[in-house]
Amino acid sequence: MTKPKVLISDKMDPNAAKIFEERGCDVDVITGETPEELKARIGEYDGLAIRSSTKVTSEILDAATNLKVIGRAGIGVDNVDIPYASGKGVVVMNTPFGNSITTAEHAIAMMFALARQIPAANTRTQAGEWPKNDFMGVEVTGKTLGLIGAGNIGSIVAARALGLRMKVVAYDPFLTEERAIEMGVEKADLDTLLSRADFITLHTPLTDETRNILSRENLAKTKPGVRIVNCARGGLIDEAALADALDSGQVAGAALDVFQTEPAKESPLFGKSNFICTPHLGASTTEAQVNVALQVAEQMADYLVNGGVTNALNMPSLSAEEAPKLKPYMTLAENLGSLVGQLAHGNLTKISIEREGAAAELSGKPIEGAVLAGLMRQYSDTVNMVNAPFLAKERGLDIRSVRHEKEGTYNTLIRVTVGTEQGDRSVAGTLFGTDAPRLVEMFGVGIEAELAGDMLYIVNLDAPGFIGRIGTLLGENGINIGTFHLGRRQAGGEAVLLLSVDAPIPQDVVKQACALEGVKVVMPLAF
Ligand SMILES: NC(=O)C1=CN([C@@H]2O[C@H](COP(=O)(O)OP(=O)(O)OC[C@H]3O[C@@H](n4cnc5c(N)ncnc54)[C@H](O)[C@@H]3O)[C@@H](O)[C@H]2O)C=CC1
Ligand SMILES: O=C(O)CCC(=O)C(=O)O
Repeated sequence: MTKPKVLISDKMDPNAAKIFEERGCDVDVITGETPEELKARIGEYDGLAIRSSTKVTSEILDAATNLKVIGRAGIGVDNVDIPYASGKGVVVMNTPFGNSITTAEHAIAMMFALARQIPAANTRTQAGEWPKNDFMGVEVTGKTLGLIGAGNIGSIVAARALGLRMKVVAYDPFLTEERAIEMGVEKADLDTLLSRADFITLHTPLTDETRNILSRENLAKTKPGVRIVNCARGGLIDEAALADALDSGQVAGAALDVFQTEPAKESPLFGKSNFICTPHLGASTTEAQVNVALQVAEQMADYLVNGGVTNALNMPSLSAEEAPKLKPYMTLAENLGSLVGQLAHGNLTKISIEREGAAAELSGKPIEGAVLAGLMRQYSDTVNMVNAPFLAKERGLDIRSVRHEKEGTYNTLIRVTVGTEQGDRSVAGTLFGTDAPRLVEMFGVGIEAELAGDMLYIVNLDAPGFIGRIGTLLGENGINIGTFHLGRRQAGGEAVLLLSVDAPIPQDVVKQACALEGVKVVMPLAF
């Protein structure tokens, strides 16, 4: 088996490359390339490990013909076009906790730097001025910290602030009263927070709702003399409005680690005496960088080598232990999806995926993804279990997933039912032993078959002589039959025949089979 190939395209702790190699991947570390250079190179790689500098745009993704996974050594993934990556079937992962403490500490450091004007005092002291009378600071003890965003980093900042004897007021639409009590913070709406906070610190992702959350209008609602820290994302604050608020004194000080445009080479904020900044250093500690580098490499290698999925933003998680157990189910699920997709001629409105017995104990999402991948392969060559659910939803398919704990005739079973213009059509399959996928039912008829390679599906009237006739026809046309599977509703009624053949069946042979006496349906299938 060829080794998966990974590109590390941003500066990352060397442990990442080591882990990739130890886990069976080939790895190249090539940082600082232009988008054109990356575009020319990316086609070779199965994995791309990044921090925040590499922008994974739709153009890069179009050129990434082998790419299976993007790993962000960090939290924010706003530098990756996730919907486009999902559409291309590329898993996007991050490391949601590895740099949280470090970033929270940076926010606290920025708050102290603002309160005591440390950067300016340092510069002037080192210039030989000894400006003791120019730097009257403020205490943080007893002050109110307004926390916008109370997730991982926000919670750590809150805990540190409480340790500093500050009061913490938090605005986060997803923060429950119970969690606020557990954190020791007061839950508030945004206007209340703005009017009460002596310090404001932001810890939300950049979304349509949070963009410009500190707009000119909202900055005007702040308590006069507030100090603001942003170590989350540029774009959360209107930078021009903030510069004006610093000039007017409405805002006494601001500390930014992140800017609307990065790298920030110019800004209306630069040069103001009450403004301090760092070049997106929130996550830059040795500890955090080792954490995220190790974690991203482990997660990506696990996916590329074993199929394990951890911390993916566009796919459900799947542990490395569960991945091998699921593997035969994924084959079965994909084949069942492919079977109904080929038989239903594309006019599908809904699909239901049922799991019974042992299959009900497994994660449903990967099985659902595999069924949909098999189904959607009729429409797209590039479909896989990552993008199939998105493509299916785009086509308006109504998807239901059902789990039955009780065992039926089989101790494990997956049933796929699709709604077509002709009514519901259902197929079901099981595993023989622990790893041999088998079809066991087709449109209500019991039939046992392995779904593999080229096959021929025939519905005919159950009558003597038919099997001989079809065998002769295929033989006369030089088509060798590999396996032969029969099922019927009742003697003399409708019978189903599923043959595996050694080569694709030409159209004219299909026509001749259709003309045989008693034949209702003939359809070549491929798995
Ligand atoms: N400066 C740096 O180097 C670093 C920056 N970050 C950034 O910090 C931010 C926060 O990271 P985490 O705490 O790990 O994320 P998280 O996902 O754990 O927390 C984000 C919180 O924001 C809240 N939120 C979402 N929409 C909101 C809204 N409209 N108003 C108020 N709150 C809202 C969410 O409910 C959630 O609790 C992210 O943008 C991340 O990219 C993270 C690490 C390093
Ligand atoms: O990788 C970095 O230095 C930036 C970290 C960051 O912004 C994040 O993890 O969201």
